[in-house]
Amino acid sequence: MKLVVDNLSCARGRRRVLEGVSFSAADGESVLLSGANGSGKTTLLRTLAGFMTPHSGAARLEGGPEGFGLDECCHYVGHLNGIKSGFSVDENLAFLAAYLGGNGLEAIDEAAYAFDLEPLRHVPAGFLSAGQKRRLGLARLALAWRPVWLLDEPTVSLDVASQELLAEAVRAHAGSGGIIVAASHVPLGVGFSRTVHLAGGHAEIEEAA
Ligand SMILES: Nc1ncnc2c1ncn2[C@@H]1O[C@H](COP(=O)(O)OP(=O)(O)OP(=O)(O)O)[C@@H](O)[C@H]1O
Repeated sequence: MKLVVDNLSCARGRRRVLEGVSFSAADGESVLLSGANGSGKTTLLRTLAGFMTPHSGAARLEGGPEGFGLDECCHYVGHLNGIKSGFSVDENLAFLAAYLGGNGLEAIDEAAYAFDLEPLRHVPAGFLSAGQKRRLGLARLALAWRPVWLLDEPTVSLDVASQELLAEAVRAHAGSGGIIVAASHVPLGVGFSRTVHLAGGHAEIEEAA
C-alpha cells in the first residue's frame, strides 16, 4: 500500500496555496507536515481527505482496499471535533460508528476505552471540557479501520496523559501497516519517516536519518 501525492496544486479562494507538492508514504510510514501558520498544512490535509478539489495534480492510495477512493480510506481529524453537543458521548460514538461503518458495540467499547471516555459515556458532549471533546473527536480513529489517518494538530487541548493515549493509537496504527500524515507541533509517539516542509506554496522533503 502506498499513499502517493503527485504534483498537487491547491487554491483557496483565488489564491494558489500549494504548488506542485509531491511525496509518498508506504505501509507503516508516517509523514510530518511542517510550516509556518498559513503555509498550507490544513489545505493539504483537507485535499487528501477529499474535502477540497485540487487545482491540478492528484493524490491516490495504491494497493489499498479495492474499489475505494483515497477519501473513503481516510480518517480525518481536524480543528473541529465533529461531535453533536446534544448527544451523549455514547450517542456520539454510536452515530459515528454507524456513519463510518464501524464494527458495532464492540468498537464503541474499544473506542471509549482507548480514549478514556468510559467515565463520561452518559455525559452530553456539550458539557465536556475542551480536552474531553478532543478525545471524543479522536475516538473515531478506533471506531472503524481506515488505512490512512490525516491528523491536523491532533494534540490541541490534550493533557500529557491524553497525548500518550493518542500516541499509543498512532503507534498501533503504524505498527499494523497504517499510514499517518500529520501536522503537529508535538511528537505523536512515532518516528516520522519524512518531513514535508511547506513554505511559499512549495514543499521540501526531508527524509528521516
Ligand atoms: N476559505 C478560505 N478562503 C481563502 N483563503 C483561505 C481560506 N482558508 C484558508 N485560506 C488561506 O490559505 C492559506 C493556507 O491556510 P491553511 O489553513 O492551509 O494553513 P496552515 O498551514 O494549516 O496554517 P496554521 O498553521 O495556521 O493552521 C492561508 O494563507 C489562509 O489564509
